[in-house]
Amino acid sequence: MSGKTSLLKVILLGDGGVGKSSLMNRYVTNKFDTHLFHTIGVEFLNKDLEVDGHMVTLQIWDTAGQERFRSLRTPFYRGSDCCLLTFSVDDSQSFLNMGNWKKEFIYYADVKEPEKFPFVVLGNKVDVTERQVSAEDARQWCQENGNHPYYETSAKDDTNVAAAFEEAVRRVLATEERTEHLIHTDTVNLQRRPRSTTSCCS
Ligand SMILES: Nc1nc2c(ncn2[C@@H]2O[C@H](COP(=O)(O)OP(=O)(O)OP(=O)(O)O)[C@@H](O)[C@H]2O)c(=O)[nH]1
Repeated sequence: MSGKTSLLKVILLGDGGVGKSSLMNRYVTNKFDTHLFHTIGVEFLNKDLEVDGHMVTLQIWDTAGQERFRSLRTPFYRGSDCCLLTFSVDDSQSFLNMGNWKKEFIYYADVKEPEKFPFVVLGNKVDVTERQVSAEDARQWCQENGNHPYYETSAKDDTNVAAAFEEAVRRVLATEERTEHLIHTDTVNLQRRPRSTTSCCS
């Protein structure tokens, strides 16, 4: 273990209602709420974890998926280290919109080399009985659109949620060019970004 902590920003994008807030809440607080309100703007939570011997403070940004909140969420894309593209397996339209979410992120985050940027794809709500999107179709999309890792998750049942976030961390750490940008200090330098485990802008 290096003894140093890196602050990583990951952002959840995807259509309204696919379960972005639920995934963040399940991962950070281990709670699930069946009556969540739509997110307005963005919210974030921090979680400390260790991945392959690296100490990481993961700053998870949850965005509003509804189109009417576009101008409230896009200013927060910049500075993201990884983007979690999320759809719901019981909503084929949310799957079809994935390409648009990726484009929106690349544009507003001003990603210079999209082919090198770490994306992870989450097919959420795998606990449902009536799927509209198969795992096979999702994997194929991931393969054809940048070879992104794919995780089938359920925020409700806590299936693969931690695995997906840990994969995001691994992808960031594995990106060679990230190394020089990581904040390596003995304590986390939170001055660059908001400090507390709290929500904002909603
Ligand atoms: N069955 C099931 N329902 C889920 C799951 N995750 C979220 N939900 C439900 O789906 C609804 C929407 O969840 P949210 O987490 O608010 O979705 P969101 O993507 O954050 O939505 P926006 O804030 O509008 O962008 C809520 O009623 C959740 O309880 C899941 O894994 N399985």
